[in-house]
Amino acid sequence: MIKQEIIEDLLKQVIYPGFTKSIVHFDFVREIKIIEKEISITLSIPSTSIEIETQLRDEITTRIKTKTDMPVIVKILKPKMPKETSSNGKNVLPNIQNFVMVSSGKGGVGKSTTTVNLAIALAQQGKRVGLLDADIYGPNIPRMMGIADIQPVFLGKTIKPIPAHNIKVMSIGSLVERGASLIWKGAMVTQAIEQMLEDIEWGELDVLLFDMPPGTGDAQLALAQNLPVTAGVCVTTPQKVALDDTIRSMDMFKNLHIPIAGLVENMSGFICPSTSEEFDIFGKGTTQPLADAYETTVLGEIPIEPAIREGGDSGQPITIIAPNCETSKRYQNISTKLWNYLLKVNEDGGVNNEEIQPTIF
Ligand SMILES: Nc1ncnc2c1ncn2[C@@H]1O[C@H](COP(=O)(O)OP(=O)(O)OP(=O)(O)O)[C@@H](O)[C@H]1O
Repeated sequence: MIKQEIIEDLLKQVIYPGFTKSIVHFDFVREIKIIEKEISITLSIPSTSIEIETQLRDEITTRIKTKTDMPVIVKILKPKMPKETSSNGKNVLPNIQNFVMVSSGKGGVGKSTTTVNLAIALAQQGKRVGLLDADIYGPNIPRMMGIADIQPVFLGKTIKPIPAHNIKVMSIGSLVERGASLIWKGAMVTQAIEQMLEDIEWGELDVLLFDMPPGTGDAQLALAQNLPVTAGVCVTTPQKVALDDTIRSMDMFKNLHIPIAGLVENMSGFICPSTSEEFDIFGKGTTQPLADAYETTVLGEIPIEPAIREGGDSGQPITIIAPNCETSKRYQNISTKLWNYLLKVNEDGGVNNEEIQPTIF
């Protein structure tokens, strides 16, 4: 008869889908029983996903079959499906009051930098803030928040966000091996986002900000289907070439029924570090017509400033190291407008994501 230790070793090789660690490492194995001519394995997993259940069941059975012909029964205990109501669509994180999706039409416009500084500004205004780096193709929030070397703590089935600058932070970059995210596509992206939403222990928050991958893809759809996103913020630069991408990003918010809080025009002018004089480099104010076209506002203009990049590189964002400088005041101003917008959306009845739920044939 096969030994218990051999089964344990086999289970150590079963990686939890979407992550790099095994089900044993995550402490998901509840019981291993070898009774007469049958092996019974019980797992308790944090996901409600049928795909994950099937994947685990198949992999466990296949691995055990390499060592024995005994029949294998895999029992998988899952959490109850999150409460869904016909009036509010789906919300897998009911303890969080507001969700803000920060997007950009293309990469490199300063989306992550903006998200980090807005999150800090909101926390400085006394809000309980979470920040989720969902940029699976280039997660750089850990570096910007100074937590790149800190490993997340697993509490049995769930993962604790990492505290930084008075914000609860989690990044897909902290959960996957470096480079692994680059090969993620389609269904895997959706699965990774869903898992992140389910597995992280946020507690109660006033607002959770999402730093999304650039563009308009599966991650945005997965997020909007699982949470009633209270507001979208689009980060852009003033160059005319950025316009088409920004339009796509704004259209995406509309298609996903996400209320648009506004646009942030980043790299708008240059503040000279020695004279504090402001220069126009790429053009300024080109974002306003776009805001008008989508009946929204330009929440603010953030200049090109070396201290912003240095802050991002050192893990000490400008809103932390120089909270009273002109740029930090602009971030404060944008976050106040964003917060007021969230209040208004809620006063008007909140967000319903029912219309974008997947259709089951
Ligand atoms: N206003 C600014 N002034 C100076 N540097 C900036 C400014 N905004 C962003 N940067 C710098 O530009 C680079 C790109 O910014 P960031 O990573 O925030 O962009 P992103 O849009 O999130 O990119 P991606 O989506 O490709 O990850 C970073 O080095 C950042 O420090």
